[in-house]
Amino acid sequence: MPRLAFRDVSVRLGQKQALSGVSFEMQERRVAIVGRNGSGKTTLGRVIAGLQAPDSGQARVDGADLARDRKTALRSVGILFQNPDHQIIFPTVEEEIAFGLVQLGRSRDQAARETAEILARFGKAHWAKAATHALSQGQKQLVCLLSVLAMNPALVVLDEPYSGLDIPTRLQLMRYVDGIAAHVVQITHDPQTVRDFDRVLWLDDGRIRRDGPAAAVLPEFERQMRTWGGLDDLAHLAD
Ligand SMILES: Nc1ncnc2c1ncn2[C@@H]1O[C@H](COP(=O)(O)OP(=O)(O)OP(=O)(O)O)[C@@H](O)[C@H]1O
Repeated sequence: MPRLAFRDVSVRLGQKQALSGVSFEMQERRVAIVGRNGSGKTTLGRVIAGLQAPDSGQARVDGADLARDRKTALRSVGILFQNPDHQIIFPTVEEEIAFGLVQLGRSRDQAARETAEILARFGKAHWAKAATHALSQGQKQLVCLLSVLAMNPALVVLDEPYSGLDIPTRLQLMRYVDGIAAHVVQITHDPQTVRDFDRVLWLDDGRIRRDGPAAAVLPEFERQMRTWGGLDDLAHLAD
């Protein structure tokens, strides 16, 4: 069971303090990160995946420093970006999935075997030679998810995985995600998709505003979003 520990993590991006002294420990299976645009959710996800080093403080998974120990970060944490077009780099589905496995040190043959296995496990063996550019958004998102799952991470960060998908595709992908053994940290604007999660962190301006069970945090979050949504002051949006 991966234990994620943030101690006083701060990140500055250009002029913006994206995270300010964020501390938490988590071991729950399903954790959601919510918050307004620009509140620091993606930055937090990137720190968890070892893609963004904190300017100060420490982020650890099972005791390993995510910023310094790239090998552990790569093995322990997978990340699914919001836009699959930012993730997919290879012309065919099998090459895309095999790439991460080769990065982990598998031989090409072993990577090809494991790629075939994961495609078969999700009923998509016939996708192996498919051209990635010709897939729909939902299909691309599933290929990205399978690429991450093939690497068998203990923890998967999903950054807005369902935005831009139609309802059936979203429901199907949600079912896939429900079925995976890895722990999940899901960044979302849609409380509906994380209602039954074990824990919700609500970020506001780079800080944790609330942290608790979904049943306690989400109603308060939605109320506050509606209150802010009712105002005509766009000052915050222009921040
Ligand atoms: N590369 C960058 N350079 C400068 N500022 C950045 C950069 N990336 C993000 N920021 C700023 O850092 C803050 C946090 O951004 P982040 O993407 O983490 O927010 P978010 O909560 O994921 O937002 P959204 O819901 O809109 O995706 C924002 O104010 C953003 O403008």
